[in-house]
Amino acid sequence: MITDFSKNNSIFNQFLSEIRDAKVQKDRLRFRRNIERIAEIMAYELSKTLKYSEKEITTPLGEAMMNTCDDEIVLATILRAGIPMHQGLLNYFDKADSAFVSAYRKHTSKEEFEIEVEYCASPSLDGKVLIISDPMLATGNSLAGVYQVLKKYGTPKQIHLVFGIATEQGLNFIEKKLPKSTKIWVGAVDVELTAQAYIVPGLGDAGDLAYGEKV
Ligand SMILES: O=P(O)(O)OC[C@H]1O[C@H](OP(=O)(O)OP(=O)(O)O)[C@H](O)[C@@H]1O
Ligand SMILES: O=c1cc[nH]c(=O)[nH]1
Ligand SMILES: [Mg+2]
Repeated sequence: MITDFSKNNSIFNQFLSEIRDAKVQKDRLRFRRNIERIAEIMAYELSKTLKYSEKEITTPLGEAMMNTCDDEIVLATILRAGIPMHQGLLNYFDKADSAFVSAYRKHTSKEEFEIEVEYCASPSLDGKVLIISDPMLATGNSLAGVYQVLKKYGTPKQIHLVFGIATEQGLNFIEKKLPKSTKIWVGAVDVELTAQAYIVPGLGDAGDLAYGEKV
């Protein structure tokens, strides 16, 4: 199941436009905060798919019956660019555990690279709802590499993937690598990749825009 937020008119598209906009995205604070806002809206929509049960809540004046979430959530993200997206999800799923995985493109030439996963800190994933976020899904290689590592930490009850911008190619690739029940939430789906595997029109390099160019 893929939910594409760009298909509906809402304030979400304003935030997505701003991270794409070559002028607005230069404001690093706004860029990171817009990614957070995108993730917050996605968290809210995703929360409608979780398990809820009725609980008695004691107010200063009486008892209120409220449906609250029973799922245990793990928010996993891919360093570096995933950090603002992770924070946006954590702003809503504030009781969630977190998993951090590093993945970067190790270039063997200008156009060829391999994905290096060097670091992973994760809680057990057994029986949990695992939400993996990344602002960009280009080829899908980083996400696939990260999932291979996370699999060692247990079997989640349900997996959600949350992306700001994805490509058709990346989505087709990861759908073959993850369980069929995986739910995908995406801000927009772009059609092209450059020879260096950058998304067109995309937004550029999300990690560099959020944290500065790396050498
Ligand atoms: O689908 P792929 O082709 O694997 O590309 C997507 C990856 O590229 C970006 O990270 P990047 O490698 O630029 O690292 P960074 O976060 O340190 O900038 C992005 O955040 C994804 O993790
Ligand atoms: O377009 C892209 C592709 C990968 N990573 C990015 O940050 N941007
Ligand atoms: Mg980058």
